[in-house]
Amino acid sequence: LLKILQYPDKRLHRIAAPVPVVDDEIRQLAADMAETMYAAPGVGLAATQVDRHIRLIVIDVSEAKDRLLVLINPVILEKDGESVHEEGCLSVPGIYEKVTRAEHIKVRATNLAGETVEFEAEGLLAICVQHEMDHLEGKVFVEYLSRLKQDRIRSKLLKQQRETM
Ligand SMILES: O=C(O)C[C@@H](Cc1ccccc1)[C@H](O)SCc1ccccc1
Ligand SMILES: [Zn+2]
Repeated sequence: LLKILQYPDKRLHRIAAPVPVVDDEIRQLAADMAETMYAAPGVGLAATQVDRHIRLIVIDVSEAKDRLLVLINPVILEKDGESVHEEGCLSVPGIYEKVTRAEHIKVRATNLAGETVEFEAEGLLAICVQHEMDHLEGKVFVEYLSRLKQDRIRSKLLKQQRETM
């Protein structure tokens, strides 16, 4: 399993670079990220969170955990509507806060076979894609909260991290 960076680690704020070619190394990283995501458990994981700063995310919002999506160099083509959803993050354990995001999105990405795929999403899948793509831009969902809340979250997690040293 890969180690997931914990907020407020500055490496979470690095901007991920495009993936130039889908090769065996990318396929291995995607497999390792999927295993790490399922074990967490989570419904999404961005390469940034495992300290690999490339534009690769894995997502599985299915009940049966049998619908793995691997998105390489994802781009949101269209956004519409607004929806508020309580979010968590594997890099910010124990924190759940409401975040407003687009309700419906259209996404283009490259898959592990190197093919370009386009799909539309809403509900949890749309939220997850937006949450993961923020990670690739070095953005963590707590940054949508007030300065006061961010400071409280930061000190709470730093205290927890000191205690587990
Ligand atoms: O990027 C991550 O850290 C994984 C996130 C993805 C996510 C956040 C908010 C809303 C949807 C997806 C989560 O920690 S995965 C944990 C989880 C599990 C079920 C429902 C929501 C979040
Ligand atoms: Zn996250």
